[in-house]
Amino acid sequence: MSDDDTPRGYASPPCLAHEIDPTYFDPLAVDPEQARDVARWRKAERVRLLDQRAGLSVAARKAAGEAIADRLDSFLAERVGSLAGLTISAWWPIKAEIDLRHWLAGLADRGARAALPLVAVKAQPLVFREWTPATRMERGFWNIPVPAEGDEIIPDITLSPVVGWDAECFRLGYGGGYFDRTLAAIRPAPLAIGVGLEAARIATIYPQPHDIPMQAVVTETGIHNPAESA
Ligand SMILES: Nc1nc2c(c(=O)[nH]1)N(C=O)[C@@H](CNc1ccc(C(=O)N[C@@H](CCC(=O)O)C(=O)O)cc1)CN2
Ligand SMILES: Nc1ncnc2c1ncn2[C@@H]1O[C@H](COP(=O)(O)OP(=O)(O)OP(=O)(O)O)[C@@H](O)[C@H]1O
Repeated sequence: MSDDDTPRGYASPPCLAHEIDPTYFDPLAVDPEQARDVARWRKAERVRLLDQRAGLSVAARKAAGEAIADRLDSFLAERVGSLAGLTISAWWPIKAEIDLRHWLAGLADRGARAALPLVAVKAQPLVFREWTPATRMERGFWNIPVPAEGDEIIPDITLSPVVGWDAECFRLGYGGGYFDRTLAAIRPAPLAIGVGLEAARIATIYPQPHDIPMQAVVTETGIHNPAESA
C-alpha cells in the first residue's frame, strides 16, 4: 500500500451515460410534460369533485357518514378481527368531508386508540397524535384542527378522506402529496383505507410513480378493492 495521500479519484465514476449515448433512456424517469398535464388535470378534477361534494345536503352527507361507519365496521371485522390494541387514524372533517368523529370516539370502547394527522413540516410525511373527545385542539396547517399536544404515534390502520378515487383504489386528495409521503415513510406499512362518496369515483387518477394505492376504498354503498372490475 502506498503511503501517498493524494486522492486517486472516485471508486466509481458518476453516471454520465446520458451524455455518452444520446439515446439513453431511463425507464423510471417521469416525462415532465406528462407529469405537468396530469397535475393540471388533477387540479381541475379536484375543483369539480369538491363542488359536487359541497352541493350535497347536510342530511345526505350525514346519512353517507353513518352508512360508511357501518361498512367500515364490517370490513374491519372481516379483515382485521378485533380492533383491541390497534391505533387507527382518521381526520378532523373540513370542506364537507365525511364526519367519522363519532365512530372514532367509539374506538376506545373497543380497546383501540384513535389518532389524527398533522402537518408538522410542510411537504414532509404527516405526524399522528392520539385523539379522544377530551383532547385539546388547536388550528394547524391549512387551519385544520389538530391535537394540541401528545407524543407522535404510528397508526396500524390509516383512514384517509378522498376527494376522488378510482378502480385501482388510487386516491386523489387536496394535492399536497401528504398521504403518499406518509404511506411511503411508515414501516411496517399500515392498512391504508380510503373513505369517500360513491359519487367521487373516477375512471383513473392517472397514477404517477409517487402515488400509493389504498388497500380498500369504503363508500356509503360498499367496499371497493383494487383491480375489481367496474
Ligand atoms: N380533514 C383533513 N385533514 C387532513 C388531510 C385531509 O385530507 N383532510 N390530509 C390528508 O392528506 C392532510 C393535510 N392535507 C393537505 C393537502 C394539501 C394542502 C394544500 O396546501 N393544498 C394546496 C395545493 C397544493 C398543490 O396543488 O401543490 C392548495 O389547495 O392550495 C393542505 C393540506 C392532513 N390532514
Ligand atoms: N413520496 C413522495 N415524495 C416526494 N414528493 C411526493 C411524494 N408523494 C407525493 N409527492 C409530491 O406531492 C405532489 C402532489 O401529489 P398528489 O397530487 O398525489 O397529492 P394528493 O394525494 O392529492 O394530496 P394529499 O395526499 O395531500 O391529500 C406530487 O406532485 C409530488 O411532487
